[in-house]
Amino acid sequence: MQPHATPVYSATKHGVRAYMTSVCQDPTRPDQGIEYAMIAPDAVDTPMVRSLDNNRIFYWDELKDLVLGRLIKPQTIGEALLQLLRCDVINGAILHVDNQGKTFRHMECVNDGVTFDPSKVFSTSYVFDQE
Ligand SMILES: NC(=O)c1ccc[n+]([C@@H]2O[C@H](COP(=O)([O-])OP(=O)(O)OC[C@H]3O[C@@H](n4cnc5c(N)ncnc54)[C@H](O)[C@@H]3O)[C@@H](O)[C@H]2O)c1
Ligand SMILES: CC/C=C\C[C@H](O)/C=C/C=C\C=C\C=C\[C@@H](O)[C@@H](O)C/C=C\CCC(=O)O
Repeated sequence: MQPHATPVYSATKHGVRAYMTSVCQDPTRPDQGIEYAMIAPDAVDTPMVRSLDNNRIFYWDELKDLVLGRLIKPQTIGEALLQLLRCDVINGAILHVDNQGKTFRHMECVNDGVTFDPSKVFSTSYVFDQE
């Protein structure tokens, strides 16, 4: 098994994802006019990330150059959120905000496809340029 830097933290994030994918399939949801979605960013330049050290995550000495070298600006997350909210249908969507080399994003659909139209979401694809 590969070593993992953040096993408990990652487990909590998967819990958030599981919660969203569960509530987004509530059969009474369409009548309530509510949609559920989430943003899953790569490392963002925030106080939490800036305060990481070997006591907070495993293998920080090995990871820090990689992580700190590709931090996403917080305002990019704001832009991503606005893009998400502009989509016609977002229920069940997970918006990835990535910054490996070039910042980009994609969405994945996690629900049963009944209320989610990926063609509409992908038509809003947007390339972020942080430079
Ligand atoms: N920074 C990243 O790289 C990153 C990536 C993916 C997901 N996230 C997630 O995004 C969230 C925010 O992360 P961050 O990096 O901005 O963290 P952060 O620690 O830099 O900021 C968190 C903020 O939340 C506030 N806060 C804490 N408890 C609160 C409460 N009970 N009520 C109101 N405000 C409260 C803190 O005062 C702080 O300002 C976290 O759930 C984190 O796991 C962060
Ligand atoms: C490898 C790091 C890369 C990217 C950042 C990413 O989101 C992962 C962070 C991983 C671990 C963070 C650990 C933080 C630990 C703490 O000391 C603590 O201050 C965090 C406490 C609560 C977090 C609650 C929350 O996520 O909402």
